[in-house]
Amino acid sequence: MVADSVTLAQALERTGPANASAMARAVERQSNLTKPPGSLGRLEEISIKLAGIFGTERPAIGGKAVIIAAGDHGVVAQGVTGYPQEVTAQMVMNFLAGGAAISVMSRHLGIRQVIVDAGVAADLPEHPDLRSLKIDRGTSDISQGPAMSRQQAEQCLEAGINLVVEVIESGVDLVATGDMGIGNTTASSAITAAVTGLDPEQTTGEGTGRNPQELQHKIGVVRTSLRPVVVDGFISGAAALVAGAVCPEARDYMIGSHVSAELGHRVALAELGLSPILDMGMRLGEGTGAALAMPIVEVAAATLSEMATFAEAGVSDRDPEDEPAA
Ligand SMILES: Cc1cc2ncn([C@H]3O[C@H](COP(=O)(O)O)[C@@H](O)[C@H]3O)c2cc1C
Ligand SMILES: O=C(O)c1cccnc1
Repeated sequence: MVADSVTLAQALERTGPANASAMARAVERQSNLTKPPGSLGRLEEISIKLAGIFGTERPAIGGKAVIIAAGDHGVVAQGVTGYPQEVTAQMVMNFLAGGAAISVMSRHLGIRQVIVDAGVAADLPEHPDLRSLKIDRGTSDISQGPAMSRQQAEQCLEAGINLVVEVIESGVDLVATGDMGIGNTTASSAITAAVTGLDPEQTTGEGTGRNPQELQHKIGVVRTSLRPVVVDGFISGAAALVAGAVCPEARDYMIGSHVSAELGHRVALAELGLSPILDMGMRLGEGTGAALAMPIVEVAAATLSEMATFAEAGVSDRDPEDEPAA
């Protein structure tokens, strides 16, 4: 670990709630901008959240990045997914070559791709866009025992936090979380059930599986997995649940980009109190929903920061005397 990296305990201690006075100033500023109140709909709500995150009523979003964590899961031995494990490493190569869905979106939307080896079970080449968390090559099978030790889990969180800090310090204001890992939806279903207390029936969807029998089998594997204490997987919604459970203030800094067609995602968003921006019927992962929502988030900040007020533009505001009776 490098000298100025943060420990998990330090990161938890330093994470405070969003800035309430900046949010109050943003509400006030919104009411003076040249538009009828509320006419920018959810852009206004998002802009106020951003004011709280950035600590100013004029937030500006410059650099954007998607961090795609790739890793493998021992539980794929149970036949819970439609594709072979080697697809994880092959897709990492596809990200690096620019051919994956997230690569195309990132290119068109001005988003930097950062790919992270968070435990891929294969050799990966050196590449400037590929970082390694230097952890084990894949987890153990959660349906047979703990997927990883507590120490390994903490090490992953700490390495992940330090990587995000490094990306932000390189000039990035908005980070999309992405994932790649065959078996990810099984681990995420188990985490979502564990954190929310819901039955696996309500948190387990098809993933890349193809038929109802496969889904029933997968629900059974998730149910079995919940017996040992399990920490596994980084697929975004479930990872956010873990972050929210470890550090409740972290929720203030999350924006729900889209609702996936995958069953457990709605449950995870509800638990986090996040209302998704988009509902596009997507169920891919890789950070694709987050990348697609980024321009909307950027525009929310820009309208709050850059629109003229009624006074600045010389546009007549409505007469406060004309307010309708409550
Ligand atoms: C070619 C391919 C590209 C992908 N990109 C994202 N995923 C998505 O599917 C995987 C999770 O589904 P399951 O839990 O059913 O294995 C993850 O890698 C996720 O990112 C992909 C899956 C495949 C096959
Ligand atoms: O919504 C997701 O993130 C998702 C859904 C299915 C497979 N992989 C990811």
